[in-house]
Amino acid sequence: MLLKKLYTLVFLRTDTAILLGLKKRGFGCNKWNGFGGKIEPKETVIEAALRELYEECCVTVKPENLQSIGQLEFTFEGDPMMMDVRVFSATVFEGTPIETEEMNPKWFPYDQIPFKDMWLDDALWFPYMLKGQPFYGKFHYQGFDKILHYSVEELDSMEQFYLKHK
Ligand SMILES: CNc1ncnc2c1ncn2[C@@H]1O[C@H](COP(=O)(O)OP(=O)(O)OP(=O)(O)O)[C@@H](O)[C@H]1O
Repeated sequence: MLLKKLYTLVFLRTDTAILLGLKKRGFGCNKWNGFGGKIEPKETVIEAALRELYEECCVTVKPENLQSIGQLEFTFEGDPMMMDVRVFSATVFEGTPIETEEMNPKWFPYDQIPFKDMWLDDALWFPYMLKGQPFYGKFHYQGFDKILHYSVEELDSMEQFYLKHK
């Protein structure tokens, strides 16, 4: 049986750049990524996404300014746990990103995204996110540096997707 754990992943964007954070500890340490983490009991996905964003770079976003843009599923050879990652983006936010115990934030112009220092899967689904195209990606890893197989599907809308995948 496949067990599943929910995670959030939030990207702040401007017209010219995307905010990434260099993870300083734990899973994905030393990789650039969006801001997010595990959803705590009794929290909604949106609450978790906003809490993690604030904890990791001290920026606040109003729930209505968080756009659901993708769904990612990660499995790892030999591990029964599936990571179910809800991806969001926001262009309206308050505060200036600052370094925290978990993340060191930095704005990257869209043509300078540091894919070689990110999860391998990122390069495969970022293009959808960057053009605002809702997507559903599945990736099966062997270890953390090799993708054995994957798929990325374009969706009409995240709302419709979640209605069908309750
Ligand atoms: C395998 N390919 C992947 N590609 C892109 N992003 C990935 C990812 N795998 C995990 N992620 C993201 O990495 C964060 C981990 O969060 P993680 O540190 O485990 O959670 P949390 O902050 O709750 O941890 P603490 O227990 O407080 O340290 C979380 O945003 C999650 O969506």
